[in-house]
Amino acid sequence: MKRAIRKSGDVTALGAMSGTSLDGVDAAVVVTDGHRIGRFGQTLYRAYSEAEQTVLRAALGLWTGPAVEAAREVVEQAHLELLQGVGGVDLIGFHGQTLAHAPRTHGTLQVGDGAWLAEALGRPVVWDFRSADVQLGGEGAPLAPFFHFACAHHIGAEAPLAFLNLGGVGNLTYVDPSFDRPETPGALLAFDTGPANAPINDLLLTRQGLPFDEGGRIARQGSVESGALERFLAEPYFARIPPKSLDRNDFAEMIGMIRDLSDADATATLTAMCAAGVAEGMHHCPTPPARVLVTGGGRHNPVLMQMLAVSLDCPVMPVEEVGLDGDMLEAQAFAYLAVRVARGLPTSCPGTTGVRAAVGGGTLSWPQATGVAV
Ligand SMILES: Nc1ncnc2c1ncn2[C@@H]1O[C@H](COP(=O)(O)OP(=O)(O)OP(=O)(O)O)[C@@H](O)[C@H]1O
Ligand SMILES: CC(=O)N[C@H]1[C@@H]2OC[C@@H](O2)[C@@H](O)[C@@H]1O[C@H](C)C(=O)O
Repeated sequence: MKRAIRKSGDVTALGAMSGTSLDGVDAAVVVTDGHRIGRFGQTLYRAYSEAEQTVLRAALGLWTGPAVEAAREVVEQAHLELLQGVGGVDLIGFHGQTLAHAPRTHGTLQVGDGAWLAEALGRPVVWDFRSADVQLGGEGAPLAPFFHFACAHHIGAEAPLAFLNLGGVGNLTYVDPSFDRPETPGALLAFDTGPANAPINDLLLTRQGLPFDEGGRIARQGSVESGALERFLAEPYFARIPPKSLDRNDFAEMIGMIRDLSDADATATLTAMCAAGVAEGMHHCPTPPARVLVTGGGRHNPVLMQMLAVSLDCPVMPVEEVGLDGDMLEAQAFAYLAVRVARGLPTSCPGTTGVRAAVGGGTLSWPQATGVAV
């Protein structure tokens, strides 16, 4: 039984991502040699039930204990359910669910167990993508930037551009496509911009039992409370030189400032905070990017997109405008990164996570029982 990933040529990988907005698991296939994107394949989605989301929320910010174990089980079962019927895949990239992220002190925690998933699916699984980077002094996040670099080449970009992911947390990648390798100094600069959808979701869940502000309907009816916005922007995080990353609930106390506002004003203010965090982040780019390509659920919010268009000095558009899939970009990123890990290529570098030197994060686990040759 052969237990090795082919050293050259294309690999068909499936990436699975359970993001900080806690809505569900995205999965997507990418055919790649670990450098360029060959083609994109099928995509899948499995929503978490309300009960499952409650279990996940209860474990946020925790590192061990029964709540973490319960969350791990939810994540593993959801992935198994989603992926067990999928065929024709050589390798799986399993991000898991981030429960806690404090790279400078405790580390970073993503549950499920990839060795278990490899066994359950009978396929090799790359997982635990962030630990090696943290151990080498990095932030462990964001990790999508190496994939953004490949996307920039895939779409034929010539001028520097930025990818902006608006999930639960926001993250931005500045890419200079004139470089051939993502780890070359100057090719990439990446960082988390601030809270994105998570505070909006949390507010509306508590106040109205809604999962999110669909179409920006509630924000549109409110006004931004400028005092709260100013105090938010005075947070030292925004002036800090990147790379830098955030935990999902890092700004929870700050965001408490909107506690006394109406639902509409609070939602408008949180939406403006997300856009303002991005605008602050743009000042850190080495040169002004020619365009900002937006991915993640936030691009479906026209109020947020309008705020970005007003506050950034360059065109802002969803990644669909260049033929990419903004609902699946992160899942695709972990398919791509899985192949890089399997081939011993780096997945982060000083410009993306602040790690001391370029590093290939991730553990490759093979199923003991079946073993699949690829
Ligand atoms: N139609 C819509 N209108 C407004 N907001 C939306 C819409 N669709 C999605 N969103 C927002 O986007 C969120 C989902 O975004 P996404 O799937 O990119 O997050 P994630 O991958 O979980 O997060 P992260 O990138 O932080 O890991 C939803 O929870 C919601 O807040
Ligand atoms: C620790 C962690 O899971 N961080 C996530 C989170 O969600 C968005 C932002 O914060 C980003 O840093 C990262 O996710 C994406 C997939 C990344 O690593 O690129």
